[in-house]
Amino acid sequence: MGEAILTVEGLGKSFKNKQIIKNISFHVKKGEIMAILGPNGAGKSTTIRNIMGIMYPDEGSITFHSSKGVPRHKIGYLPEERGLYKGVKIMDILLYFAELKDYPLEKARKRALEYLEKFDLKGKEKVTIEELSKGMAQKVQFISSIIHEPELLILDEPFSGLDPVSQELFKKEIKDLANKGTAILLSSHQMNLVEELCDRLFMIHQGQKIIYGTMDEVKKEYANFKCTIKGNNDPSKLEQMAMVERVEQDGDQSILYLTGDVVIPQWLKQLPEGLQIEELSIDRTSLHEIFIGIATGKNMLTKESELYAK
Ligand SMILES: Nc1ncnc2c1ncn2[C@@H]1O[C@H](COP(=O)(O)OP(=O)(O)OP(=O)(O)O)[C@@H](O)[C@H]1O
Repeated sequence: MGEAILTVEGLGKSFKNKQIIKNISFHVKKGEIMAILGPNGAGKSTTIRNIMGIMYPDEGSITFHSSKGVPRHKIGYLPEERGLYKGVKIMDILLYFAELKDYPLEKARKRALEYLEKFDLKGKEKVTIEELSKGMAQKVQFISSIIHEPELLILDEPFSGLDPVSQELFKKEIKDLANKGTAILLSSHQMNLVEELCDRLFMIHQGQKIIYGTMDEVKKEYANFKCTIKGNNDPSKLEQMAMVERVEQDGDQSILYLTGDVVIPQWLKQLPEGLQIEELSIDRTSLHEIFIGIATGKNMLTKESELYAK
């Protein structure tokens, strides 16, 4: 993975004397997919809108580093508020976006046809946006954000409203773009997709940084072990076992959330006799569970750690 394409340093923004984001610093590197995460209202879109120059920060700096000296208007951007020009044919919309970015029109037309085919919209060039479904329109908007081969691509909630097949299409395309060297900043609430796609993540809570690091670092640091046991066991007894923080019951399956300091081989040796085990598995908690833990302030972040990515 390459050098930084975007650096955000000490970003702060207030609305009507209320601080919305505070001291936000991160960078996005060439060829990486970086996630910006956080609960509703955390400040993700505000951060992105400051990067895009839709609003200006009160504090901090935003720097674009590019071999080609790419100005801000050439960034690929899929905004959270979707919207394309009504009554205009899809090909004309895509060519208009390419023109805005000073991209050669013949090249853009070729790319547009390729992408429409890739996204199952072949033959829809002359159709207008209101004749498309919401998901189809989102595909067109996604194509409009990448038609000009941007070095930096910012995607605010790219998966919202997509069916699973379209989600896979978007996921594959985002991965391919990163493999070709595009730096990608992506905000999403779908933690499973973030976990599969992203190299690093930055999590905001109440306008401030909570976690910043590679996916592996974050999982190692924040994802405790959980043990899933299938069998007919009494959850209140399981709760009394050593190193068990809490137990969740799902039918005949008990999920034992273990404390951060558990040593798994030792813990397995001391399982009580009489425990009914039809199946047993040990995993780390998912990014989804880490996120819920942080957002609800339940059992996460025992130490104030900062995982600065290399
Ligand atoms: N133009 C504005 N004027 C006043 N307050 C604003 C404005 N834009 C955003 N806010 C407030 O800033 C906070 C952060 O909003 P933002 O849209 O950045 O959150 P988000 O993390 O993107 O949330 P979501 O996941 O719901 O999209 C919210 O409390 C919101 O009400």
